[in-house]
Amino acid sequence: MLVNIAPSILNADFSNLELVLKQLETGGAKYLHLDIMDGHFVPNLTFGPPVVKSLRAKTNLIFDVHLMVEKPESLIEPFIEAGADMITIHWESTRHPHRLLQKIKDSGKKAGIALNPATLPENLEYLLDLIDLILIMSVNPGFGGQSFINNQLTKIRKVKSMVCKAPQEILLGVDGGINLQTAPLVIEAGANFLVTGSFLFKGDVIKNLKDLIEVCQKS
Ligand SMILES: O=C(CO)[C@H](O)[C@H](O)COP(=O)(O)O
Repeated sequence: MLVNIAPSILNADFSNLELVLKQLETGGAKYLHLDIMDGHFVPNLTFGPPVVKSLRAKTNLIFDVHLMVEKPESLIEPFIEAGADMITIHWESTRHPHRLLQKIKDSGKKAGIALNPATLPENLEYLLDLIDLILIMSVNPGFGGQSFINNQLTKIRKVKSMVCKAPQEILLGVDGGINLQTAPLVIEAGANFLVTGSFLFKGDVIKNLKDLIEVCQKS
């Protein structure tokens, strides 16, 4: 099974993101996971469309924008204009997930939906035809460096059986606490899209990414 790795820059050195992009490219990344936090949906703040636009000018990595915001409807267009290739909304952040996924798809971009640790996967049943990525949050969203919540392995297995029945390809993502120990566990449960942040940015980024890719290939 091909396993994709989407490095999150949440724990990167923000004073030198151009270098970070180069390190990730050298390490073999294809995706860049961009955590957008508004201080309301989650208790942390990150960055907005202008930063994404600046990064877009420096790399061809696939931009995977993860909206951890209230009122995501107001930010879909700005992030598409800034260069997002994929936009993931949170199921818990809107009364109208179907409408927002449809809006992302109508813009020609890949649409993702994220589930907080306590959210049931059954909520996705009537959205599946609009989804390119399901992102299981294996930590409570808002901060890097948290420990993987083990009971999310059960949810990954449930979602795996749902995506197998879908006519289109749906990536099964996991976000939070992914490292050399947890990656094999989530892959065994069915995940094929791993978001990872603090593991990569402790020490040698290029080596850490290469090590993770190798572990994923062997799993
Ligand atoms: O969405 C996120 C936090 O809300 C991050 O993408 C996630 O936590 C990755 O960081 P780490 O690998 O350090 O857990």
